[in-house]
Amino acid sequence: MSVETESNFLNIKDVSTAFKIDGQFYDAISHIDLQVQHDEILAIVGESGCGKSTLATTIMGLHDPEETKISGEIDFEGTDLLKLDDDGYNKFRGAKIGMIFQDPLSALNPLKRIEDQISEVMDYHTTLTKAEKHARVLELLDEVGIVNPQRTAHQFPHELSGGMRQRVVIAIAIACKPDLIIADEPTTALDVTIQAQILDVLRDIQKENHAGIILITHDLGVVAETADRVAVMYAGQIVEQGTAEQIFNTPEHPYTRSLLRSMPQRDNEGDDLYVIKGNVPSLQKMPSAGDRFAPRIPWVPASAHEADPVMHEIAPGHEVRCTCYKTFQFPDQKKGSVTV
Ligand SMILES: Nc1ncnc2c1ncn2[C@@H]1O[C@H](COP(=O)(O)OP(=O)(O)OP(=O)(O)O)[C@@H](O)[C@H]1O
Repeated sequence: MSVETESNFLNIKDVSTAFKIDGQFYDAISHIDLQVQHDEILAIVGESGCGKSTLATTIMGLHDPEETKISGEIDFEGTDLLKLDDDGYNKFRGAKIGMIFQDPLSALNPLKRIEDQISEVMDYHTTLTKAEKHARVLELLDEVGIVNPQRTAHQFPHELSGGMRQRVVIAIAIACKPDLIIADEPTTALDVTIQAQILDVLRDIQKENHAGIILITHDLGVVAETADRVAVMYAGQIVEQGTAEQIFNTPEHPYTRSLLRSMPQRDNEGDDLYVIKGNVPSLQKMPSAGDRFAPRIPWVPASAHEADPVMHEIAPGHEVRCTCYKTFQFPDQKKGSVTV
């Protein structure tokens, strides 16, 4: 069902990741199919616990094999990442794949100057001389919008603001010009003005380096501002994906529509926001069949849901899991688009 073209440099095929809990393995993500192209920002959205970070750490090879079972294929520029051992993965991480985490403070070493931390990744992946690395550090700090690169290069993380620290983390992630950048909630810890600046930096980097970016967030405002394509995750599955325009203008899956309705917007300012009843199921309580979102829209009759929902392509590049979208309505509202 998924669109595969030559420009996809990352092809995630039928990937599931299960964690060991009390001696048994439970899927945190199930049968994920996803593609990323150069020059695009793909946002992955969903509530907390839907499996977004598990997908990111699965791509990055950050799971303990004793505690985790991973199946499927992650084809990155012709290499199946899931077949690599630690040494193999280390050649990709930092060089071809950069990662930006939510909390810049824990991503940085408090005892090392910023210059040394950025140089470190080049020590491992490049043969640049000391002088070349120094020049590159200043260039990178400038690229991520640090006003005085010379000064910042000599500082320690605690001397920087949260926004500056996140810029440094981005500089480290892009030091070796990776083709893929995975940014997991990169702006969540920052205030709104700084958030916008960091998103600008990410967009500039994507354009300049022709990178593909996977942006993980629960914030639909960030998605609307930044993403080219969006994959909506619920309970470990992708339930809808499409261009940002498709997802925001013609959302189909009840979960996507519920998320959009629960988001503050210009035309619902002051109104009580829609609340999605219930919770994302825990891994042990994940329904083994049917539409996993069904318990949270109890007014929809069981007959509207598919027994084993698969992705349906409803327009070029726009896919929805389960045909329940065809008849879905909120109890108090007719189906319609949402303006952001
Ligand atoms: N190491 C682990 N062992 C057991 N369960 C885990 C582990 N890591 C995550 N989980 C569970 O897997 C599910 C998905 O978690 P994940 O962190 O990937 O979701 P998320 O969408 O990224 O949420 P958040 O935004 O809160 O990080 C959750 O139910 C979580 O409790």
